[in-house]
Amino acid sequence: MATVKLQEVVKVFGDVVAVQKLNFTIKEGEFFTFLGPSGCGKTTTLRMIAGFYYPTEGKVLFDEKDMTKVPPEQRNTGMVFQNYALFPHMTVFENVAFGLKLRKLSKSEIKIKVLDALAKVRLKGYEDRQITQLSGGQQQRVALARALAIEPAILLLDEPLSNLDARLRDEMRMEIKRLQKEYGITTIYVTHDQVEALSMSDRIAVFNMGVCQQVGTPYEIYNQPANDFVASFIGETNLFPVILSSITEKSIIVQLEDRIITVKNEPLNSAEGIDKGPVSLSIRPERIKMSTNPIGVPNELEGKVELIQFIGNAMEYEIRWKNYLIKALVLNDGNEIGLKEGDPVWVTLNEDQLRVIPRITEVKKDEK
Ligand SMILES: Nc1ncnc2c1ncn2[C@@H]1O[C@H](COP(=O)(O)OP(=O)(O)OP(=O)(O)O)[C@@H](O)[C@H]1O
Repeated sequence: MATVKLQEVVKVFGDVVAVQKLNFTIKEGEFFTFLGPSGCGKTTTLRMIAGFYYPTEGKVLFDEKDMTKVPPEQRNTGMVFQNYALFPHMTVFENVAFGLKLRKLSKSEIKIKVLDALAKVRLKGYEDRQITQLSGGQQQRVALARALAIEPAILLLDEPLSNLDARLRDEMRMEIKRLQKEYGITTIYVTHDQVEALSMSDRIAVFNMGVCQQVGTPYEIYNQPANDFVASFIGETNLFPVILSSITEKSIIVQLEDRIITVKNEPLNSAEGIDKGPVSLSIRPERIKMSTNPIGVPNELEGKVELIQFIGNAMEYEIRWKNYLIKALVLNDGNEIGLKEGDPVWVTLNEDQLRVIPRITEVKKDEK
């Protein structure tokens, strides 16, 4: 087990800045995820930790030891690739034994470690199979066993589930989590799938265009997103570009179109730096309150139901208010609100459910 620290890490390829000034520490035994859209620098960062790339600037430290320019085979990391990178002409046993042979272990030691790793990923009895005789999920398990067999201090996983179908993905998600707990191994996981990131991670680093936007627990990232990119990339949210009017001890006052909206000012509800640039209001669909009649509370908007979708455990509503389509999610508890498409509806943006956050992305066309 080890800690991994990135200090002011920059990676440039020609004139592409793949990552900029990364600074974070991954704790011992932690399940840490790099999450972000395609091309944001997740894989580049993982590869710098594995040693396949060296940073252009900055340092990579394992347990405070400088590993910045140490070659991959001297790092004690195990890596699982998106395409598994198994050797197709070798058996399962030979694949898992590969790293152990390189480390010049004796035959009997290799056998013990390979069989142990295969048992851990529930592939006991598959030793003599050819890789081509395995399903996608089984191949993924072999890749995991191969990475784990060398008993690495750090396990690196690059989108390991993206080639599997939805059911297998769920199953392997649990499997990886189980193994990680069992080994207590520091694990870094790369994905663009927010559900994977939220459900598996102790902490998540959210990347966008080579910049780490936020590091936090899944709960923090979802409930206290640092800016509009994070809010919209993780889960669904309603974003309204607004003008900041004032900040008092108790409230943040913003202007949304011709309305003045009050947001409760509390540490968990307001992000830093909102007085420096453009801001947006963010509210999650499940936090929106709706009523068939005006209630006369603050932050109430009169809209019209444009679309209703039943998704089993909940109803999804799209409500038109000026140029905005507000999304609301109401859990199916057996009590119907009694709204139909085309009905007028009163939407409350409850002041303690709203967040004012820096706006770093461009405003979409159907918003203002
Ligand atoms: N070897 C390379 N040479 C030149 N540019 C590269 C190289 N590797 C990555 N890049 C560029 O660096 C940026 C970050 O790429 P990276 O692969 O790290 O993103 P990613 O977030 O892992 O994306 P994906 O999920 O699609 O793998 C991209 O603009 C990419 O085109």
